[in-house]
Amino acid sequence: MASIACTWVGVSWSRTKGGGLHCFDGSVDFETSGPSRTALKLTNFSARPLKVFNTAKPLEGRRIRREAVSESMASADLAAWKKLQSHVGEIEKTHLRELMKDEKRCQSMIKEVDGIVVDFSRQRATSETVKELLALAKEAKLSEKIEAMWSGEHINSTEDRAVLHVALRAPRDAEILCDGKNVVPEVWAVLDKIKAFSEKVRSGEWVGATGKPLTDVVAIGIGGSFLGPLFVHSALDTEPEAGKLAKGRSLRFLSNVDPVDATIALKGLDPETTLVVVVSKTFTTAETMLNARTCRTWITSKLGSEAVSKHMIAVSTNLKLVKEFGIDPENAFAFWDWVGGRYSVTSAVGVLPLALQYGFEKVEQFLKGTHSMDQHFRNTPFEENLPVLLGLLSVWNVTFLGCPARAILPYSQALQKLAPHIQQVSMESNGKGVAIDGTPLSYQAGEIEFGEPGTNGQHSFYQLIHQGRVIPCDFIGAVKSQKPVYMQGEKVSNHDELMSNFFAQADALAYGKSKEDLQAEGVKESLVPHKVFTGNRQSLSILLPTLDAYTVGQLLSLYENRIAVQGFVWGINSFDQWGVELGKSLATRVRSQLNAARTQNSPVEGFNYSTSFMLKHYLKGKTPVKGSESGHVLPSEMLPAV
Ligand SMILES: O=P(O)(O)OC[C@H]1O[C@H](O)[C@H](O)[C@@H](O)[C@@H]1O
Repeated sequence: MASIACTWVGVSWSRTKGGGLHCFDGSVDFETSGPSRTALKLTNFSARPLKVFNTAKPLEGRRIRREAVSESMASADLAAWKKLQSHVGEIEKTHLRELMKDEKRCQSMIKEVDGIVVDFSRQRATSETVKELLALAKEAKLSEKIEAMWSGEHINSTEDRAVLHVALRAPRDAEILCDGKNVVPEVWAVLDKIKAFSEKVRSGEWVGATGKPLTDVVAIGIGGSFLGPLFVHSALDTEPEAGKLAKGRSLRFLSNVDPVDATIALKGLDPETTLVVVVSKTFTTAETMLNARTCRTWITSKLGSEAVSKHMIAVSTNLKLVKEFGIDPENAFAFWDWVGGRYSVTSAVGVLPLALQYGFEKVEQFLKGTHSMDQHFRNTPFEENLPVLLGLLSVWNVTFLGCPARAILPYSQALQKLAPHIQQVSMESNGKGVAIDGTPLSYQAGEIEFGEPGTNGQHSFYQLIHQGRVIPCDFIGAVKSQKPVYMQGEKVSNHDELMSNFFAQADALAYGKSKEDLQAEGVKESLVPHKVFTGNRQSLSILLPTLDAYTVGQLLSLYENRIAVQGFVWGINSFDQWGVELGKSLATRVRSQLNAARTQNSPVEGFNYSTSFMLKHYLKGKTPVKGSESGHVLPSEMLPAV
């Protein structure tokens, strides 16, 4: 008998006379030992989908945790895990040069899904490895966990929340249940509102306080309320069709609480033609709220407080705080607690600023791309399932082959913000030290994500990747450039030049260069060790047909779902982020100290020696606290021209 915490699965049930619960479709049959709504004890529970009909008193959408999911064994105890551990020895005996000779193997490791080609033949894996990884997926109950996510169960157990960002991009007629309610209609109600609002702004129907159209948008937000939208904006900014749609408009982001960032974001803008979007899931994030107040001051100092309703709008799950801030609730765009911050770019968080810049239809293509990959993820057998295969291979690299990092290397300048975005998605999701039941992990989960577009990275950190540490690389390229350039007399087009590196780097890492090769080339003996490339360094290549809104969506979903797969197999909760809290609460103490020291000359106290020393040193430097006549201190660049 297992103790069951709470997950809404959207079923009806009835209490049997004996005080337990009974379901009636014949496929599942369970009873509870108590009538409590929040702590039920279930027996004889099957993992099959629940379809429970109530004959007595309907209790729509009450909470039940799927025992089959919550009771999964610690991953390291699984037989497949142990088999993979012993399989490492086999792989270590084999150089990638050898593996790459087996064309049948390579062929089986190249997959095409909806126009995207993924080649993982340069992973340090044989078909046996893949088979064992798939066995691990089965034993780790990966498909049950994926299904639990899609069925709106509260798989984010430490926050008692469902994880349903996939519902944000589902078509209008889809049905995705959360706590017994289909959430798709509310998703589309917000999307429709965004469409209508963005069209009004773009057409000039919605004007600012002085009657001018709002051509510039500043989106304030941080973390998940910033990185995803910035990534998609950077990817579309140079796309020809999106470029035309954005003509005459600008979209900027303000994230850092450093006033320098606000200065940069507002530089050259006029409040009369600027719309500020405050994006915050909680509407309490200190950085975002201070930046929002700064921008409000920037607007009201020129246009008066009445202007806020025309020039400031919000995206949040906390509509009460939005109203208290002074933003008209009519101009607030909601999302829900079942959308994690780092998974929120397909909610109003990303859709609103992007629709203002590119028009709603363009953003809809992006949503369609994510949905296409989501569907592939949910419905495709694991042997052919890209997020599953890539997720499993990452687990293999991190946990079994001991590679702590992954490099994300897009051979596309338009994907310059992919790595920073995935860095948050992955490191905040999987950077955990305990399993979902709270027990410490006996293995490493999570990975260090970093990256830069090629070819820039080649002239920076690739040295370490080629001859230093082993870092599995994701190479990402596109068949067609957003900006084709070919100049007469040049050997290849500029895009071909770029992509020559994309193809070459993967083989350079896999094959390396041996001592014998160097000797045959006549390299001076003393230099040979320095010039040897060991090779045997794994990578995978993702080739997109082109880089547009749809493929950017596919790529995003590929990474999001791959990262979820990793977390599911590691047996962790990929959807909470308690690790960011401690620093925040300590900053609150420091903030109070700084305020007391600046305003009442209070001495620094209550900190350790080192922090006290540094604080005192910092406080010696004078920062203005007295405002101007208006009571505000804004650097001159941030003062709007009057
Ligand atoms: O959207 P907000 O509530 O302002 O949160 C912004 C960000 O801050 C937090 O510290 C979390 O670590 C992020 O996951 C989140 O995206």
